[in-house]
Amino acid sequence: MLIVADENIPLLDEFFAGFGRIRRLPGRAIGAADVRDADLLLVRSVTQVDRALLEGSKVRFVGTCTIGTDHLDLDYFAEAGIAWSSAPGCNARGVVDYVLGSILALAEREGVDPATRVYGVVGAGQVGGRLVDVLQALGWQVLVCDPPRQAAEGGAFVDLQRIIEACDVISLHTPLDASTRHLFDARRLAALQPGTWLINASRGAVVDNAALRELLPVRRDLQAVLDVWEGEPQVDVELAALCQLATPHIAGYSLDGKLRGTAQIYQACCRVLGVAEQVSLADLLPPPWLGELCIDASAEPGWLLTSLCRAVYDPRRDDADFRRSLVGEAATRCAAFDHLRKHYPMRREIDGLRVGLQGEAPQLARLVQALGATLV
Ligand SMILES: NC(=O)c1ccc[n+]([C@@H]2O[C@H](COP(=O)([O-])OP(=O)(O)OC[C@H]3O[C@@H](n4cnc5c(N)ncnc54)[C@H](O)[C@@H]3O)[C@@H](O)[C@H]2O)c1
Ligand SMILES: O=C(O)[C@H](O)[C@H](O)COP(=O)(O)O
Repeated sequence: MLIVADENIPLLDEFFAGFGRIRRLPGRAIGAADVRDADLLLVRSVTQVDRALLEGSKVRFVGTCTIGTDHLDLDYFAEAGIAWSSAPGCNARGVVDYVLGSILALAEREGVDPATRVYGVVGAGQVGGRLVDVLQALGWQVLVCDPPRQAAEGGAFVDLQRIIEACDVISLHTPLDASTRHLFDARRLAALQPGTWLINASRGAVVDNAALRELLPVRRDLQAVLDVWEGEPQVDVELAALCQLATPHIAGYSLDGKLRGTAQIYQACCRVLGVAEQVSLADLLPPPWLGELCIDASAEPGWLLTSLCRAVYDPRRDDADFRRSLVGEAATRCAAFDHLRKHYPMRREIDGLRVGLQGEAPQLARLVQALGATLV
Protein backbone atom coordinates (compact mmCIF):
# COMPACT_ATOMS: atom_id res chain seq x y z
CA MET A 1 0.00 0.00 0.00
CA LEU A 2 1.30 3.49 -0.83
CA ILE A 3 0.61 6.40 1.49
CA VAL A 4 1.20 9.93 0.26
CA ALA A 5 1.54 12.30 3.19
CA ASP A 6 2.30 15.92 4.00
CA GLU A 7 5.84 15.88 5.43
CA ASN A 8 4.66 18.14 8.29
CA ILE A 9 2.45 15.47 9.81
CA PRO A 10 4.22 14.36 13.00
CA LEU A 11 4.71 10.69 13.94
CA LEU A 12 3.99 9.47 10.40
CA ASP A 13 6.27 6.46 10.76
CA GLU A 14 5.06 5.56 14.24
CA PHE A 15 1.41 5.50 13.16
CA PHE A 16 1.42 4.64 9.45
CA ALA A 17 4.56 2.63 8.57
CA GLY A 18 2.63 -0.56 9.39
CA PHE A 19 0.23 0.15 6.52
CA GLY A 20 2.85 0.39 3.77
CA ARG A 21 5.34 2.70 2.12
CA ILE A 22 5.12 6.43 2.94
CA ARG A 23 5.88 9.08 0.32
CA ARG A 24 6.44 12.39 2.12
CA LEU A 25 5.92 15.67 0.25
CA PRO A 26 5.58 19.35 1.10
CA GLY A 27 1.82 19.86 1.51
CA ARG A 28 1.55 22.75 -0.91
CA ALA A 29 3.38 20.76 -3.60
CA ILE A 30 1.27 17.59 -3.60
CA GLY A 31 0.03 17.20 -7.18
CA ALA A 32 -2.04 14.76 -9.22
CA ALA A 33 1.04 12.88 -10.45
CA ASP A 34 2.16 12.32 -6.83
CA VAL A 35 -1.09 10.70 -5.74
CA ARG A 36 -1.98 8.70 -8.88
CA ASP A 37 -0.65 5.40 -7.49
CA ALA A 38 -1.47 6.15 -3.83
CA ASP A 39 -4.03 4.27 -1.73
CA LEU A 40 -4.12 6.70 1.19
CA LEU A 41 -3.66 10.46 1.15
CA LEU A 42 -2.85 12.23 4.42
CA VAL A 43 -2.88 16.02 4.38
CA ARG A 44 -2.89 19.16 6.46
CA SER A 45 -4.86 22.34 5.72
CA VAL A 46 -2.53 23.59 2.98
CA THR A 47 -3.40 20.92 0.37
CA GLN A 48 -6.52 21.44 -1.74
CA VAL A 49 -7.97 17.97 -2.18
CA ASP A 50 -10.48 17.92 -5.00
CA ARG A 51 -11.35 16.37 -8.35
CA ALA A 52 -8.34 17.97 -10.03
CA LEU A 53 -6.02 16.23 -7.55
CA LEU A 54 -7.74 12.86 -7.22
CA GLU A 55 -9.53 11.95 -10.46
CA GLY A 56 -7.89 8.90 -12.02
CA SER A 57 -5.97 8.07 -8.83
CA LYS A 58 -6.22 4.94 -6.66
CA VAL A 59 -6.83 6.98 -3.49
CA ARG A 60 -9.61 5.45 -1.40
CA PHE A 61 -9.10 7.30 1.87
CA VAL A 62 -8.25 10.95 2.54
CA GLY A 63 -7.33 11.96 6.07
CA THR A 64 -6.71 15.54 7.13
CA CYS A 65 -4.93 15.84 10.48
CA THR A 66 -6.80 19.10 11.10
CA ILE A 67 -10.07 20.39 12.45
CA GLY A 68 -10.87 22.50 9.37
CA THR A 69 -12.21 20.83 6.23
CA ASP A 70 -12.54 23.83 3.93
CA HIS A 71 -9.63 22.51 1.80
CA LEU A 72 -11.51 19.27 1.02
CA ASP A 73 -14.09 18.88 -1.74
CA LEU A 74 -16.47 16.66 0.21
CA ASP A 75 -19.07 16.61 -2.59
CA TYR A 76 -16.47 15.13 -4.91
CA PHE A 77 -15.47 12.53 -2.28
CA ALA A 78 -19.13 11.45 -2.00
CA GLU A 79 -19.50 11.27 -5.78
CA ALA A 80 -16.25 9.29 -6.16
CA GLY A 81 -16.91 7.02 -3.16
CA ILE A 82 -13.73 8.14 -1.37
CA ALA A 83 -13.76 7.69 2.40
CA TRP A 84 -12.39 10.58 4.41
CA SER A 85 -11.86 11.85 7.91
CA SER A 86 -10.81 15.03 9.63
CA ALA A 87 -9.63 15.26 13.25
CA PRO A 88 -12.49 17.00 15.08
CA GLY A 89 -11.40 18.90 18.16
CA CYS A 90 -7.79 17.70 17.94
CA ASN A 91 -6.22 21.10 18.61
CA ALA A 92 -9.21 22.93 20.09
CA ARG A 93 -7.55 23.41 23.48
CA GLY A 94 -4.52 25.00 21.84
CA VAL A 95 -6.79 27.59 20.23
CA VAL A 96 -8.46 28.27 23.58
CA ASP A 97 -5.00 28.83 25.12
CA TYR A 98 -4.21 31.21 22.24
CA VAL A 99 -7.41 33.22 22.79
CA LEU A 100 -6.83 33.39 26.56
CA GLY A 101 -3.24 34.47 26.02
CA SER A 102 -4.37 37.16 23.58
CA ILE A 103 -7.00 38.47 25.99
CA LEU A 104 -4.42 38.67 28.77
CA ALA A 105 -1.91 40.44 26.50
CA LEU A 106 -4.49 43.05 25.43
CA ALA A 107 -5.76 43.48 28.99
CA GLU A 108 -2.22 44.19 30.19
CA ARG A 109 -1.55 46.60 27.32
CA GLU A 110 -4.83 48.47 27.84
CA GLY A 111 -4.68 48.38 31.63
CA VAL A 112 -8.08 46.71 32.05
CA ASP A 113 -9.29 43.84 34.20
CA PRO A 114 -10.36 41.05 31.79
CA ALA A 115 -13.02 39.96 34.28
CA THR A 116 -14.91 43.22 33.65
CA ARG A 117 -15.36 42.70 29.91
CA VAL A 118 -18.29 41.12 28.07
CA TYR A 119 -17.20 38.29 25.77
CA GLY A 120 -18.89 37.25 22.54
CA VAL A 121 -18.11 33.84 21.05
CA VAL A 122 -19.24 33.36 17.45
CA GLY A 123 -19.40 29.64 16.63
CA ALA A 124 -19.60 27.36 19.67
CA GLY A 125 -18.41 23.99 18.37
CA GLN A 126 -15.24 22.16 19.38
CA VAL A 127 -13.17 25.31 19.83
CA GLY A 128 -15.77 27.97 20.65
CA GLY A 129 -17.65 25.60 22.97
CA ARG A 130 -14.50 24.90 25.00
CA LEU A 131 -13.73 28.61 25.09
CA VAL A 132 -17.23 29.39 26.41
CA ASP A 133 -16.79 26.75 29.12
CA VAL A 134 -13.51 28.24 30.29
CA LEU A 135 -14.74 31.87 30.24
CA GLN A 136 -17.89 30.93 32.14
CA ALA A 137 -15.92 28.86 34.65
CA LEU A 138 -13.78 31.94 35.27
CA GLY A 139 -17.03 33.75 36.10
CA TRP A 140 -16.77 36.11 33.11
CA GLN A 141 -19.83 37.28 31.19
CA VAL A 142 -20.21 35.49 27.84
CA LEU A 143 -22.73 35.77 25.00
CA VAL A 144 -22.78 33.00 22.41
CA CYS A 145 -23.86 33.20 18.77
CA ASP A 146 -24.30 29.91 16.92
CA PRO A 147 -27.40 29.89 14.67
CA PRO A 148 -27.10 26.20 13.65
CA ARG A 149 -26.87 25.12 17.29
CA GLN A 150 -29.62 27.53 18.26
CA ALA A 151 -31.90 26.01 15.58
CA ALA A 152 -31.10 22.48 16.77
CA GLU A 153 -31.07 23.03 20.55
CA GLY A 154 -32.82 26.30 21.37
CA GLY A 155 -31.37 27.71 24.57
CA ALA A 156 -29.35 30.73 25.49
CA PHE A 157 -27.90 31.89 22.19
CA VAL A 158 -27.96 35.42 20.79
CA ASP A 159 -27.78 36.73 17.23
CA LEU A 160 -24.72 38.31 15.67
CA GLN A 161 -26.19 41.79 15.90
CA ARG A 162 -26.42 41.45 19.68
CA ILE A 163 -22.83 40.21 19.87
CA ILE A 164 -21.70 43.29 17.95
CA GLU A 165 -23.77 45.64 20.07
CA ALA A 166 -23.09 44.15 23.51
CA CYS A 167 -19.61 42.62 23.54
CA ASP A 168 -16.24 44.16 24.35
CA VAL A 169 -14.32 41.11 23.10
CA ILE A 170 -15.48 39.08 20.08
CA SER A 171 -13.79 35.79 19.24
CA LEU A 172 -14.60 34.01 15.95
CA HIS A 173 -14.80 30.21 15.75
CA THR A 174 -17.00 29.32 12.78
CA PRO A 175 -16.03 27.01 9.95
CA LEU A 176 -15.30 28.71 6.63
CA ASP A 177 -18.12 28.06 4.18
CA ALA A 178 -20.35 30.08 1.87
CA SER A 179 -22.39 31.38 4.83
CA THR A 180 -19.42 32.54 6.89
CA ARG A 181 -17.13 33.95 4.18
CA HIS A 182 -16.79 37.65 5.12
CA LEU A 183 -19.20 37.14 8.03
CA PHE A 184 -17.41 40.20 9.36
CA ASP A 185 -17.71 42.39 6.26
CA ALA A 186 -17.20 46.15 6.04
CA ARG A 187 -20.68 46.85 7.42
CA ARG A 188 -20.36 44.61 10.50
CA LEU A 189 -16.80 45.73 11.17
CA ALA A 190 -17.88 49.37 11.08
CA ALA A 191 -20.68 48.56 13.54
CA LEU A 192 -18.26 47.27 16.21
CA GLN A 193 -18.68 49.20 19.44
CA PRO A 194 -15.95 51.63 20.52
CA GLY A 195 -13.01 49.79 22.07
CA THR A 196 -13.97 46.31 20.80
CA TRP A 197 -11.29 43.61 20.68
CA LEU A 198 -11.79 41.34 17.64
CA ILE A 199 -9.99 37.98 17.64
CA ASN A 200 -9.97 35.70 14.60
CA ALA A 201 -8.40 32.25 14.97
CA SER A 202 -10.90 30.47 12.70
CA ARG A 203 -10.18 30.95 8.99
CA GLY A 204 -8.85 34.14 7.41
CA ALA A 205 -11.78 34.79 5.08
CA VAL A 206 -14.34 34.84 7.91
CA VAL A 207 -13.19 38.48 8.20
CA ASP A 208 -12.97 40.71 5.13
CA ASN A 209 -9.25 41.48 5.46
CA ALA A 210 -9.26 44.43 3.05
CA ALA A 211 -12.20 46.01 4.89
CA LEU A 212 -10.45 45.56 8.25
CA ARG A 213 -7.28 47.11 6.83
CA GLU A 214 -9.29 50.14 5.68
CA LEU A 215 -11.10 50.45 9.00
CA LEU A 216 -8.34 50.10 11.61
CA PRO A 217 -6.48 53.36 10.80
CA VAL A 218 -9.69 55.37 11.24
CA ARG A 219 -10.97 53.39 14.23
CA ARG A 220 -7.91 53.48 16.48
CA ASP A 221 -10.14 52.36 19.37
CA LEU A 222 -10.51 48.85 17.85
CA GLN A 223 -7.96 46.15 18.71
CA ALA A 224 -7.52 43.26 16.30
CA VAL A 225 -5.85 39.90 16.88
CA LEU A 226 -5.42 37.78 13.75
CA ASP A 227 -3.98 34.28 13.58
CA VAL A 228 -5.49 33.48 10.18
CA TRP A 229 -5.36 35.44 6.92
CA GLU A 230 -7.12 35.61 3.61
CA GLY A 231 -4.85 34.11 0.95
CA GLU A 232 -2.32 32.36 3.24
CA PRO A 233 0.61 31.99 3.02
CA GLN A 234 0.37 35.53 1.62
CA VAL A 235 -0.43 38.00 4.35
CA ASP A 236 -1.58 41.60 4.02
CA VAL A 237 1.48 43.22 5.63
CA GLU A 238 -0.29 46.52 6.19
CA LEU A 239 -3.10 44.76 8.02
CA ALA A 240 -0.66 42.75 10.13
CA ALA A 241 1.06 45.99 11.19
CA LEU A 242 -2.30 47.38 12.34
CA CYS A 243 -3.08 44.33 14.50
CA GLN A 244 -2.28 44.18 18.20
CA LEU A 245 -1.24 40.55 17.77
CA ALA A 246 -0.50 38.89 14.43
CA THR A 247 0.52 35.24 14.13
CA PRO A 248 1.02 32.76 11.25
CA HIS A 249 -1.92 30.37 11.76
CA ILE A 250 -0.47 28.69 14.81
CA ALA A 251 -3.29 29.12 17.33
CA GLY A 252 -3.85 25.36 17.46
CA TYR A 253 -0.18 24.38 17.22
CA SER A 254 0.25 22.69 20.59
CA LEU A 255 2.28 19.48 20.35
CA ASP A 256 -0.64 17.65 21.96
CA GLY A 257 -3.03 19.00 19.31
CA LYS A 258 -0.79 18.05 16.41
CA LEU A 259 -0.13 14.54 17.67
CA ARG A 260 -3.82 14.07 18.47
CA GLY A 261 -4.56 15.04 14.86
CA THR A 262 -2.28 12.28 13.54
CA ALA A 263 -3.71 9.76 16.02
CA GLN A 264 -7.32 10.55 15.07
CA ILE A 265 -6.56 10.04 11.37
CA TYR A 266 -4.76 6.78 12.17
CA GLN A 267 -7.84 5.59 14.06
CA ALA A 268 -10.13 6.57 11.17
CA CYS A 269 -7.81 4.79 8.76
CA CYS A 270 -7.93 1.62 10.84
CA ARG A 271 -11.75 1.74 10.82
CA VAL A 272 -11.90 2.20 7.04
CA LEU A 273 -9.38 -0.58 6.39
CA GLY A 274 -11.00 -2.85 8.97
CA VAL A 275 -7.80 -3.43 10.95
CA ALA A 276 -7.20 -3.30 14.69
CA GLU A 277 -5.36 -0.30 16.16
CA GLN A 278 -1.79 -1.18 17.12
CA VAL A 279 -0.46 2.25 18.12
CA SER A 280 -1.58 4.45 21.00
CA LEU A 281 -0.93 8.17 21.35
CA ALA A 282 -0.57 7.83 25.13
CA ASP A 283 2.64 5.84 24.56
CA LEU A 284 4.10 8.49 22.27
CA LEU A 285 3.34 11.81 24.01
CA PRO A 286 6.49 13.08 25.74
CA PRO A 287 6.23 14.51 29.28
CA PRO A 288 5.69 18.29 29.37
CA TRP A 289 8.75 20.45 30.13
CA LEU A 290 6.77 22.08 32.93
CA GLY A 291 4.89 19.43 34.90
CA GLU A 292 4.06 20.94 38.26
CA LEU A 293 3.80 24.32 40.00
CA CYS A 294 3.41 25.03 43.69
CA ILE A 295 1.37 28.14 44.57
CA ASP A 296 0.94 29.73 47.99
CA ALA A 297 -2.65 30.34 49.16
CA SER A 298 -1.87 34.04 49.58
CA ALA A 299 -1.41 34.51 45.80
CA GLU A 300 -3.48 37.18 44.11
CA PRO A 301 -6.03 35.62 41.67
CA GLY A 302 -5.22 37.94 38.75
CA TRP A 303 -1.52 37.11 39.10
CA LEU A 304 -2.29 33.39 39.22
CA LEU A 305 -4.47 33.58 36.11
CA THR A 306 -1.79 35.31 34.09
CA SER A 307 1.03 33.18 35.48
CA LEU A 308 -0.68 29.86 34.72
CA CYS A 309 -1.75 30.88 31.22
CA ARG A 310 1.68 32.27 30.36
CA ALA A 311 3.48 29.30 31.88
CA VAL A 312 1.77 27.23 29.21
CA TYR A 313 1.59 29.65 26.30
CA ASP A 314 2.12 33.34 25.57
CA PRO A 315 1.22 34.40 22.00
CA ARG A 316 3.43 37.50 22.19
CA ARG A 317 6.48 35.45 21.22
CA ASP A 318 4.74 34.13 18.10
CA ASP A 319 3.65 37.68 17.31
CA ALA A 320 7.22 38.94 17.60
CA ASP A 321 8.62 36.11 15.44
CA PHE A 322 5.95 36.72 12.80
CA ARG A 323 6.49 40.50 12.66
CA ARG A 324 10.21 39.99 12.09
CA SER A 325 9.35 37.77 9.12
CA LEU A 326 7.13 40.34 7.40
CA VAL A 327 9.92 41.88 5.32
CA GLY A 328 11.19 41.43 1.78
CA GLU A 329 9.46 40.23 -1.36
CA ALA A 330 6.11 38.42 -1.27
CA ALA A 331 7.75 35.07 -2.10
CA THR A 332 10.21 35.48 0.78
CA ARG A 333 7.40 36.29 3.18
CA CYS A 334 5.34 33.29 2.05
CA ALA A 335 8.36 31.04 2.61
CA ALA A 336 8.84 32.60 6.06
CA PHE A 337 5.17 31.98 6.93
CA ASP A 338 5.59 28.28 6.14
CA HIS A 339 9.00 28.14 7.84
CA LEU A 340 7.63 29.53 11.11
CA ARG A 341 4.87 26.91 11.05
CA LYS A 342 7.16 24.02 10.09
CA HIS A 343 9.68 24.86 12.83
CA TYR A 344 7.18 25.83 15.49
CA PRO A 345 8.60 25.72 19.04
CA MET A 346 7.48 23.23 21.66
CA ARG A 347 4.19 24.16 23.24
CA ARG A 348 1.94 22.06 25.45
CA GLU A 349 -1.64 22.34 26.67
CA ILE A 350 -2.69 23.42 30.13
CA ASP A 351 -4.29 20.14 31.19
CA GLY A 352 -0.79 18.68 31.41
CA LEU A 353 0.02 21.16 34.17
CA ARG A 354 -0.38 20.04 37.79
CA VAL A 355 -0.89 22.83 40.32
CA GLY A 356 -0.42 22.39 44.05
CA LEU A 357 -1.90 24.97 46.45
CA GLN A 358 -0.21 25.47 49.78
CA GLY A 359 -2.94 26.33 52.27
CA GLU A 360 -6.70 26.87 52.03
CA ALA A 361 -7.62 28.93 48.96
CA PRO A 362 -10.98 27.93 47.45
CA GLN A 363 -11.02 30.88 45.01
CA LEU A 364 -7.60 29.95 43.66
CA ALA A 365 -8.61 26.29 43.44
CA ARG A 366 -11.65 27.24 41.34
CA LEU A 367 -9.46 29.34 39.08
CA VAL A 368 -6.97 26.53 38.51
CA GLN A 369 -9.81 24.16 37.65
CA ALA A 370 -11.55 26.72 35.41
CA LEU A 371 -8.40 26.99 33.33
CA GLY A 372 -8.28 23.21 32.95
CA ALA A 373 -5.05 22.59 34.88
CA THR A 374 -5.01 19.68 37.32
CA LEU A 375 -5.27 20.59 40.99
CA VAL A 376 -3.09 18.34 43.12
N1 LIG B 1 -6.20 28.89 13.90
C1 LIG B 1 -6.07 27.61 14.12
O1 LIG B 1 -4.97 27.11 14.35
C2 LIG B 1 -7.29 26.73 14.13
C3 LIG B 1 -7.24 25.52 14.85
C4 LIG B 1 -8.37 24.73 14.89
C5 LIG B 1 -9.52 25.12 14.22
N2 LIG B 1 -9.51 26.27 13.49
C6 LIG B 1 -10.73 26.72 12.82
O2 LIG B 1 -11.62 27.15 13.85
C7 LIG B 1 -12.95 27.05 13.39
C8 LIG B 1 -13.79 26.35 14.43
O3 LIG B 1 -13.38 25.01 14.57
P1 LIG B 1 -14.28 23.98 15.41
O4 LIG B 1 -13.53 22.74 15.56
O5 LIG B 1 -14.80 24.65 16.64
O6 LIG B 1 -15.47 23.74 14.41
P2 LIG B 1 -16.87 23.08 14.75
O7 LIG B 1 -17.43 22.63 13.45
O8 LIG B 1 -16.73 22.12 15.86
O9 LIG B 1 -17.72 24.31 15.30
C9 LIG B 1 -18.12 25.37 14.51
C10 LIG B 1 -19.38 25.95 15.11
O10 LIG B 1 -19.71 27.10 14.33
C11 LIG B 1 -21.12 27.11 14.20
N3 LIG B 1 -21.50 27.95 13.08
C12 LIG B 1 -21.63 27.62 11.78
N4 LIG B 1 -22.01 28.71 11.07
C13 LIG B 1 -22.11 29.73 11.94
C14 LIG B 1 -22.44 31.10 11.80
N5 LIG B 1 -22.77 31.65 10.64
N6 LIG B 1 -22.41 31.88 12.93
C15 LIG B 1 -22.09 31.36 14.13
N7 LIG B 1 -21.79 30.05 14.30
C16 LIG B 1 -21.78 29.26 13.22
C17 LIG B 1 -21.49 25.64 14.04
O11 LIG B 1 -22.85 25.42 14.35
C18 LIG B 1 -20.56 24.98 15.04
O12 LIG B 1 -21.14 24.85 16.30
C19 LIG B 1 -12.87 26.37 12.03
O13 LIG B 1 -12.86 27.36 11.02
C20 LIG B 1 -11.53 25.68 12.07
O14 LIG B 1 -11.03 25.46 10.78
C21 LIG B 1 -8.43 27.08 13.45
O1 LIG C 1 -7.90 23.24 11.10
C1 LIG C 1 -7.03 23.09 11.94
O2 LIG C 1 -6.94 22.08 12.65
C2 LIG C 1 -6.02 24.17 12.20
O3 LIG C 1 -6.26 25.29 11.44
C3 LIG C 1 -4.63 23.66 12.07
O4 LIG C 1 -3.82 24.35 12.95
C4 LIG C 1 -4.11 23.77 10.69
O5 LIG C 1 -2.75 23.41 10.67
P1 LIG C 1 -2.05 23.05 9.31
O6 LIG C 1 -2.77 21.89 8.75
O7 LIG C 1 -2.21 24.25 8.40
O8 LIG C 1 -0.66 22.74 9.66
